[in-house]
Order: sequence, then C-alpha cells, then structure tokens
Amino acid sequence: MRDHTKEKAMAGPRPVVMSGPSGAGKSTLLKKLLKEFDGVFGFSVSHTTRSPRPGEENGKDYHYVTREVMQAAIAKGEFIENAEFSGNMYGTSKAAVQAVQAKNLICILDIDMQGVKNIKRTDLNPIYVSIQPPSMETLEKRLRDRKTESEESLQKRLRAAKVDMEISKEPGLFDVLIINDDLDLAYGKLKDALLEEIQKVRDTNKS
Ligand SMILES: Nc1nc2c(ncn2[C@@H]2O[C@H](COP(=O)(O)OP(=O)(O)O)[C@@H](O)[C@H]2O)c(=O)[nH]1
Ligand SMILES: Nc1ncnc2c1ncn2[C@@H]1O[C@H](COP(=O)(O)OP(=O)(O)O)[C@@H](O)[C@H]1O
Repeated sequence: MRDHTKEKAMAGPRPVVMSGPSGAGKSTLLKKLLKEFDGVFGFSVSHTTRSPRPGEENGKDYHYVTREVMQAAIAKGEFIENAEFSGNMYGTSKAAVQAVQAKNLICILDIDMQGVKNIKRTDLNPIYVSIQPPSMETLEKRLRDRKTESEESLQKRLRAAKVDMEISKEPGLFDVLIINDDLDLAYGKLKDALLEEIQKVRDTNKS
C-alpha cells in the first residue's frame, strides 16, 4: 500500500468551504475570522462578472472580469469550479487556492451550492460549513438593509435562497450547519468547528 501520510502533510491544512444563501452572513463571519486569526486563514479570491459594490476592492474581495475573459480562462482549464448565480458568473481559480495554500494557511472558499457540489468532485477535501439565516423574513430584511441589491437582484437572491435552504438539509452535504441569528453566537460556533484545524496550523507554523 502506498503511504499517503507525507502527501497529506505536504498538502497542508484542510480548506474550509462556507456556503449558504446570499445575505446569510458568510462574508461577515469570514471577515471576523480572517481578522482574529491573521496568519492562520487566507481567503480564496474568486472571479466574478458582477460589478464591484462600493467599498469592494479588485483582487481582494473578487477579481472583477468580463464574461469573455472568464469564459476564456475556464476554457483554458484555469478554474476548479465555476457557476452562474443571479445572472452573473462566479468561479474559483486554481491560482486563488494555490496562493493561499502556498503560505500554508487554511484556505476559505465562499461559494454557492453549485460550487459545493462541484468541489465535492475534486480532491480538495475541505470542511463544508453551511451558514443559514434564522428565517426567510430575517434574510430578506438583512438583504434589504445591506442596500447592495436592486429589487430585481434581491428577488433573484431570495428565490435562490429558498432552493439553497431546502438542499442544505440533505444529510451529509455539510459537516457543520450554523444558524446565524445572534452574530457572536454564530461566530463562536464557527470557531469551535474549526478549532482543531486552527491549532494544527499554529503548531506547524511555529516549528
Ligand atoms: N460557485 C461559486 N460561487 C461563488 C464564488 N464566489 C462567490 N460565490 C457565491 O456567489 C453568490 C453571490 O455572491 P455575491 O455576489 O458576492 O453576493 P452576496 O453573497 O449576497 O454577498 C454567493 O452565494 C457566493 O457564495 C465562486 O468562486 N464559486
Ligand atoms: N447575525 C447577524 N445579525 C444581524 N445582521 C447580520 C448578522 N450577520 C450578518 N448581518 C448583516 O446581514 C447582511 C448580510 O450579511 P453578509 O455577510 O453580507 O452575507 P453573505 O456574505 O452571506 O451574503 C449584512 O449587512 C450584515 O451586516
């Protein structure tokens, strides 16, 4: 039998996939994590064809590209996964994940349900975390209060959210399911779920 121990160790820490409806609080939670655990987590910067929101930075929140550029890159095999969400393209490039893993950090991917299903077919072997809102009403309120979406975009996101919330119940799809009601409580649960990996990275990077 081949010894995979070394290969696994060389592959570094397990990535973390965060998924859940738009407006559930994924960005809020992962930003807290990146801030508190600087030098432990790194964000996989996706590509998207949607326009940047005020305050978002190219290369930090997303790589903002045209559909043509994105399609060409996908055709060249540069993406691990890609999906169409609410009328825009989104995708994780191989380079985005490699950039984080090269630093021996836990790579966080913020991806939709199609992304989750496609990542399951790869050898990335992440921890799958689902972030869910307490209810559709709360989700709608949060999305409206965020003031980033047009009415049309908001309705598309709410429709996608209903589907997401149903599929998320599928047994075995996620390792951890967190209801983001009280933010501090949800963040505490997220940290608890990732504690073991956090400790591993700290131990490895210390020595
Ligand atoms: N499959 C996939 N989904 C992504 C990727 N990047 C972002 N998403 C998802 O696309 C959806 C829309 O993201 P965004 O436009 O930033 O809106 P927000 O979730 O409302 O902040 C969310 O469900 C994200 O998780 C990606 O690289 N691949
Ligand atoms: N636990 C919470 N309680 C109240 N508001 C929240 C909570 N978590 C996130 N929010 C707010 O809800 C909105 C959606 O959160 P966001 O992180 O952008 O979601 P996502 O990245 O999943 O689309 C944001 O305006 C955010 O500040």
